[in-house]
Formats: sequence, structure tokens, C-alpha cells
Amino acid sequence: MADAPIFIGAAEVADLLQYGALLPVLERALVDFSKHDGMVVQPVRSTVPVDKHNGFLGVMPAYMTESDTLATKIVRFYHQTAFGTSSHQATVLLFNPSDGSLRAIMDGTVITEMRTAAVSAIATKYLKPDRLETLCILGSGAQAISHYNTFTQMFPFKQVRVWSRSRESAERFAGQVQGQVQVCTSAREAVLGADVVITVTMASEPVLFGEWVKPGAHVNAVGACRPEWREVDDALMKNAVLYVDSKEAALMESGDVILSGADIFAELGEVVKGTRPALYEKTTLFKSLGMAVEDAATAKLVFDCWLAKKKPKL
Ligand SMILES: NC(=O)C1=CN([C@@H]2O[C@H](COP(=O)(O)OP(=O)(O)OC[C@H]3O[C@@H](n4cnc5c(N)ncnc54)[C@H](O)[C@@H]3O)[C@@H](O)[C@H]2O)C=CC1
Ligand SMILES: O=C([O-])C1=[NH+]CCC1
Repeated sequence: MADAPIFIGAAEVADLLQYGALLPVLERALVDFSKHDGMVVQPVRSTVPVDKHNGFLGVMPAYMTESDTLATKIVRFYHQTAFGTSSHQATVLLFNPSDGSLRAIMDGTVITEMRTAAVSAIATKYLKPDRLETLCILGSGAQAISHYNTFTQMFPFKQVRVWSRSRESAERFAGQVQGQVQVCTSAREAVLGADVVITVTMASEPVLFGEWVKPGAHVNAVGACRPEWREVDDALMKNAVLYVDSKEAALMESGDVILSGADIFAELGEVVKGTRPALYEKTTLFKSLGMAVEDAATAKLVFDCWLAKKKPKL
């Protein structure tokens, strides 16, 4: 009989996951996915609308042959959640690929926060302009915090600006993170002159407009994961060189891509592999939707770190 699955809660996942180990694991997952050679199986996220309660339940399975990783994430994203709680909550199930038995049930909320910020950081590493002084974050929730933490660790920004729908939540964000943040009264004020812009809102209408974005800047557009939702206007979608995590998913899920009619230049995994160029001297936009392979690779890393910690030291 297979062993009972282990449970790894949010605090332990946060303790086990380090960006230093996570970044190369995610780069490899992005490359493997974008080879499209049949070695990675990842259907586009299956999303169930829960209209009565203004929410969605997403199911994200993947199998990666080379690393022999089989997992699925289940994620809820709701518009109205209790004050102070995240709109996103997730669980990851990690299986033994050889017999399909369940190995681990782990918190997926921390995984989602950390892997999404890490993937944006990978996109930024390849697509950033030469000069990096000002980072702008639109939104002040869980992803804003994980992006702030990752980006201020990885890049030498001199200034970080934040804008949120209410000044109160932007100020709360500034009080939660370590380091200086300039709270802006408008999204325009936050974006003007910024070298890197991150959109991490639950908006369904554009909050970022092309006319504000400095030529040559890099944008990570992380929200708006439904075909009718927007975070970015047509001008920016059409004028920027557009990179995505998955072309197939972008054409099915991203309102910014579908409704603007913008052409996709490449997948991020193709850039990491070197088969498509990083046009960093142009204005670039990475449209992130989130992929099951990112969760599966991260969950495997968490599990391996957990096993290594449990092993008796000789
Ligand atoms: N690409 C990816 O891999 C992932 C993307 N996401 C997306 O990232 C975004 C942020 O997620 P979290 O930080 O976890 O959510 P959160 O609920 O913690 O924060 C959402 C932020 O958006 C703001 N907001 C809500 N409605 C807005 C509107 N109409 N206009 C402007 N701002 C608005 C809120 O004030 C808050 O600052 C969401 O769109 C989410 O679906 C989340 C996980 C993974
Ligand atoms: O990748 C992910 O987990 C999600 N992307 C958008 C909502 C949740």
C-alpha cells in the first residue's frame, strides 16, 4: 500500500522555498514547456465561474517527463473576500508519477505568490532596459508584496513607487514591506519615467496606458486572467513587443491579448532557451497568466527540500 500523503502548510512552504533555488527550477520549466516537443503535458487552465459569489475556481494539472513531475494546483480567485484576506487561495497536490499515488498535499498560496514573482523577475532579467532606476507597482495585494520582495532583492532599483485604488491600501503596503516606497496618488504619476512597471491588480478595465510608459521600459502584466478582463490598454499592447508564458493560454484567457488583437512575439521559455531574441532595447511587455508547470516544478522543489530536511544526518 502506498504511504499516506504528507501535508506541508504555508509557513513550512515559505520556510523551504528560497529564490536562489527557485529561479533556475522555473527557468528550466519555462524552457521545457516552450520546446513543445510532447515531453510536457499542460492543458490550458480549466476555470469554473462561481457567478453567484463573484468568484472562479481554476484547476491546473501538468506532467513534466524530464523531471518526472506530476502535480495539479487548485486555485480560487474571488472578487469579494473578507477584509485583509487574499483573493487567491491555492492547494497543490503532488503525485508519484510511477503509480499516480498522492505524495503530498501542500499550501499553494505561497507557491503562487513566490513563483509568479519569480517568473516576472526572470522576464525582467532578460527584457529589462540597460538603465534600471525606478520600479513601479500598480496594485498593493499579495502579488504586489511578493513582487516587491523579489525585485528589490534581484535588481538595484533606486526608487520603488506604488499606486493602488485607495491611498490607504497603498500606504498599508508601504508599511508592510522592508525599505522605502513612494506612495503615488495616481497610476499615471507612478508610471511616468519608470524603467520597469508591474501590474498586479484585480482590475477588469485598463489601469495602465501606453502613453504613460517610457519608451524602452519593460512591463510585467500579471493580472487580468479572464478573456474579457483588461489591465493594459490597446496602445501599449500593440506598441510593445509582446512576450507571454504560453501562447495557447494567452489566446484563450488573456483579455489584453485577445481584445487588443496584439501579435505575440515569443514565449518567455523561448527567450530563456535562446531560440527567440530578447528585444530589451524596445518597449517590452510580458503577459503572465500563470502556468501549471511553474506550480509543479515549485512543488517538487518544496517536496525535495522537505525530504532533505527530514533525512537523518549521518
Ligand atoms: N499571472 C499569474 O501567474 C498570476 C496572476 N495573478 C493575478 O494577479 C493579480 C493580483 O493578485 P493578488 O495580489 O493575489 O490579489 P489581491 O486581492 O491580494 O490584490 C489585488 C489588488 O488589486 C486591487 N484592485 C482590485 N480591483 C481593482 C480595480 N478594479 N482596479 C484597480 N485595482 C484593483 C486591490 O486593491 C489590490 O491592491 C490578480 O489579477 C490575480 O488574478 C495571481 C496569481 C498568479
Ligand atoms: O496562475 C495562477 O495561479 C493564477 N493566475 C491567475 C489567477 C490564478
